Amino acid sequence: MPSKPVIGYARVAKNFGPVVAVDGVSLDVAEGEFLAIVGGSGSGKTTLLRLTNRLIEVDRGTITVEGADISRADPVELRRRIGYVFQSGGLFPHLSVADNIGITPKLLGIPQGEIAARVDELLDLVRLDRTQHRDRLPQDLSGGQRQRVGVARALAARPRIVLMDEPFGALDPLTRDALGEDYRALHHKLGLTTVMITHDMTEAILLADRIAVMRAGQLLAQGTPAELGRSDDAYVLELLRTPRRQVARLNERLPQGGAA
Ligand SMILES: Nc1ncnc2c1ncn2[C@@H]1O[C@H](COP(=O)(O)OP(=O)(O)OP(=O)(O)O)[C@@H](O)[C@H]1O
Repeated sequence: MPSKPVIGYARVAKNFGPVVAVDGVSLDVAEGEFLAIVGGSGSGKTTLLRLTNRLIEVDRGTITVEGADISRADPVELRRRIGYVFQSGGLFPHLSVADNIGITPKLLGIPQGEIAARVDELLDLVRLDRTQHRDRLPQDLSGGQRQRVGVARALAARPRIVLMDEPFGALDPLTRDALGEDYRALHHKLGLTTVMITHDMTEAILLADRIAVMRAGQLLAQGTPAELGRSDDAYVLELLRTPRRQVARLNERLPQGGAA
């Protein structure tokens, strides 16, 4: 890897009692990279993400963020540098969209007027109409709109790193596709480094520059989609089989170059 990694995992391990959640993971995430972590339920993906911003602490190994060992960082300051998008939005139900997005700037002591302007800028960024949405409660939004607010909130403190835990998983396919594409455009526009968890290899291939595959706490493979295709690991190949099958079936059934 040419430049210093923005996030570096070195032999990272985490147990919960007898459960081995993360088992000796070493992985570098380069500046500006969009990395997807793919793996089945319980493979340790969320644990790895939560270790990164010290929502939980490593048992063994080291994690560096922007070159510094996070065990020596102030967790609150660390979390300001890392935006986090939760699986189901993770919005505060009793707060309006504007207050949800503005919560971190408020905690940072930014004046009210500046926060209001920042909220509007973030609503534009995630393509939600300001006047329509800023005063609504999360319960009055669609799932896709809630996730857009979740992304806006994660970006509120202008982080350079964003971690996303299965952000588009619960959405219908069209919304999911639109949000994924929109987020990828944002990732480029803002020069972010993104780590996204997903169960879905197709989504990972479509959105990410590189993919890391986890199973039973271990990192089985990492690389570009093309590199993964050359893996000799049976599980990795199995994960790639579904998107391959879908492509073949789509090509067979959809008229080439037609309006469909
Ligand atoms: N706080 C906890 N206490 C006890 N066990 C935990 C805790 N958090 C995670 N685990 C266990 O660690 C293992 C890895 O969990 P993790 O949530 O990281 O998996 P995951 O790959 O994100 O799964 P999913 O895709 O279902 O979210 C699982 O066996 C899980 O039950």
